[in-house]
Amino acid sequence: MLLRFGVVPVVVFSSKEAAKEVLKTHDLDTCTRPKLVANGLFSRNFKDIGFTQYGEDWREMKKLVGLELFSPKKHKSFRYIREEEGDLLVKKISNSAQTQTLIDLRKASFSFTAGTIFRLAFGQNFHQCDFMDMDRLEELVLEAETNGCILALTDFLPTGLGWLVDRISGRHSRMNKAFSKLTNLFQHVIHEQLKIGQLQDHSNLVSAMLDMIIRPSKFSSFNITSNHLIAMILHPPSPLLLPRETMSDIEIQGYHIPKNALIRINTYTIGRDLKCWSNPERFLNTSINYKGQDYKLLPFGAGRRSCPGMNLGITILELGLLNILYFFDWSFPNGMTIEDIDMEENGALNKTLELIPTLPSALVNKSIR
Ligand code: HEM
Repeated sequence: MLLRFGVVPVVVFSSKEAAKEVLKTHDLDTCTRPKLVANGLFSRNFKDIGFTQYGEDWREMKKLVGLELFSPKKHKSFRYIREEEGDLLVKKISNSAQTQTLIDLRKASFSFTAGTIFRLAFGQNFHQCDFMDMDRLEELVLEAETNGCILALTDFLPTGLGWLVDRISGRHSRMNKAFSKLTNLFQHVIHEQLKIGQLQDHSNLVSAMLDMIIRPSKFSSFNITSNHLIAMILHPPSPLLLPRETMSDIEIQGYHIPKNALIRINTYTIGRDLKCWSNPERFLNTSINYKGQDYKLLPFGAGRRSCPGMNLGITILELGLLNILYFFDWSFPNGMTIEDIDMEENGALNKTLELIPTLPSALVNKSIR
């Protein structure tokens, strides 16, 4: 589908064949990111690996995260962090189970995921931070996520008109505020790292990066099955992959796509296409590759700009699900039925699911951990 947003051609691909042509055949022609206003604000002028343009800087960052965050060795060495955060999640739910009170599963999962990633990336235990609590962090992330999805008119009306409307409507200032709150948090974290002098052990990404900046020459009975994972990653918070931009004129599915066009891959629609799936909502007992080799299911994207955090993401998901499903039975609060659950997806991480946990009788008399 070709759309025209102001002066920018935007092409949305919603078939497996087109996705394969973009992400495989023309990966190199389409693997840069457009310079959108929201992404620039969020990434301090496109310094982030996810939003930077394709080129030497991106390659260096990809090498760095591959080495310091996502290598099999690091993955193994971070195991204790994942386990400690998992223990914390189980303890929190156990407390609710004992008193038979509601637990907000969205908040519990956010706390587990954010706590794990915060420690991996920043080397600090978020639960012990005195400058912010988990509810506030969640608010900041949601605010940044919401503003990150906003298309600014400046992106599509470069004559100055878009710039003016973005300022008069308050859109620019809202985006700025949301991202500067996150920036303050990151600055605080960096400051803490410098204060405690935790630079040389490379036990987290920030210390490794700071070390590079300071000494640049040195850097040269229950079984979670793939069905559970697929069910989770089938419902990504965003129905589209991150935007790409064509770096040359290309042809996809017989259509001419000009250089500098904005490309969106609609993985949500492809993942439910009845031409590819007989029953897209149920993947039981199907063995599909969700790691970017099968273009009908692309939760992590594919090609050069695919998700480098895929293995970590899968491990966190697996551990979170395992802790929630193995240790507890779940029931609705009084008067609530399955029909009362709002299953509509709205492209954000802001849906609440409150349930009552119970320890299965086999576990009641055992101390869990
Ligand atoms: C289940 C969890 C996750 C899912 C479903 C997911 C999904 C995605 C998707 C769809 C993309 C865009 C791919 C594209 O545009 O082709 C992406 C990019 C990215 N993801 Fe993930 N992700 C997950 C976990 C993580 C984690 C844990 C990290 C890091 C801690 C991470 C870091 C990144 C980065 C840095 C990029 C940008 C890559 C680039 O532009 O070169 N992701 N992810």
